[in-house]
Amino acid sequence: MNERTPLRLGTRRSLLAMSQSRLVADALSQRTGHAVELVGVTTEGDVSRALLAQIGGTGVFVSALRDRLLSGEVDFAVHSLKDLPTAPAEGIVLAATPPREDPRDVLCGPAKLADLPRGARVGTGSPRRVAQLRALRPDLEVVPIRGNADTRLRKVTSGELDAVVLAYAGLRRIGREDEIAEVFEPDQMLPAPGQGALAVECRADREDLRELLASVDDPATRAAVTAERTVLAVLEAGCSAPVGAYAAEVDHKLHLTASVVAHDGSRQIRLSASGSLERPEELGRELAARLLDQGADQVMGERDIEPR
Ligand SMILES: NCc1[nH]cc(CCC(=O)O)c1CC(=O)O
Repeated sequence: MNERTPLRLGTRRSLLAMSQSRLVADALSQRTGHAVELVGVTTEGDVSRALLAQIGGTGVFVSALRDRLLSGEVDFAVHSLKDLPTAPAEGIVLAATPPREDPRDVLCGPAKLADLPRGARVGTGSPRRVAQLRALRPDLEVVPIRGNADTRLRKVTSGELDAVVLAYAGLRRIGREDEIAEVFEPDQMLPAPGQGALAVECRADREDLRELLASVDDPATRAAVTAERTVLAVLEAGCSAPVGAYAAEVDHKLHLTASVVAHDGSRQIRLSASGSLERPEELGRELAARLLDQGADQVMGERDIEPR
C-alpha cells in the first residue's frame, strides 16, 4: 500500500470513540509511516436510544462499522472490545488488540461507596454492575441509566443521582478521571470481559492491511481478552449479562477470574484458574465449564423466573 494514500479508519462519532480511534491512528502512523484519516459513522445505537433498548444493545454500535468495512468505504475500524459480540463476523478479522487501558470500574460522585448514605441513588445501565453493587450495598437504590459518560456524569452534578458507576478506561480516554471517587478492585467488582481493551477490525481478505495493523497488536492483551470472552461465549451470555471476567499475566501464566451474579446480588459464583498464555481459549472454556457445574445458569437466570 502507498504510504501517501491515507488509510480510512471507521469510527463512531462519540467523544470516547473518537479519542480511542485517534489513539490507534497515531500509534499506527508512528509504527508504519502511513497516514490515517478518521471517518465518522453514525450507528443505529447513536440515532435512537429507544431502538437501542429494543434491540437489546448487543452489537448495534459494531454492525454499522462492519457494514462499512465489507463495502470497502473504510479500511479498518476501532471499537471498544467490550461492545463486540462474541460470535465471529463473516469476512472480518480482529486484526489487533492494542495495549489495554485500566480494566477496572469506578464510582463517580462526592463520596466512596461505603460513605454514601443509606438508600443513596446510584446509576448504572449494566446488569453486571447492578448485581455487584447490590451485593456490596443492598440498601442502595440502583437506577438504570443510559447515554454516554458525559450524560451520566451530569446526572450526579445535577443532583438527580448521588453517584454513577463507569469504566475507568473510558473516563481516562475522555480526560474526566478527576471525577472519580473510588476505583473498585476486581475482588469488589469484577470488570466486564474485554473492558478497557480496544478491537481493531478489518476485512479478512486484506492481507496487506492485516500485516500493518498487527504492528499495534499487544499479544498479552489479546491472550487476556480471549480468555475472558471465551467465558462469555460459553455461558452464552451477551454484553448485557451479569458476567464478569478478568485475566492478566501472573508469573508467566494467564490468570483468569470469572463470576456470575444474581440480578439482586443475593448469589454469586466466582472462580479463578491459571493456564498457558498460549492457550487462552482452553482456560476460558475450562473456567466456564466449572461455573456451569456450580449452577451459573440458575444464578444468571434467577431474574427471569416469574413468580407463580
Ligand atoms: N458499554 C459502554 C461502554 N463501552 C466501552 C466503554 C468504555 C470503557 C471500555 O473500554 O471498556 C463504555 C462505557 C462504560 O462502560 O463506562
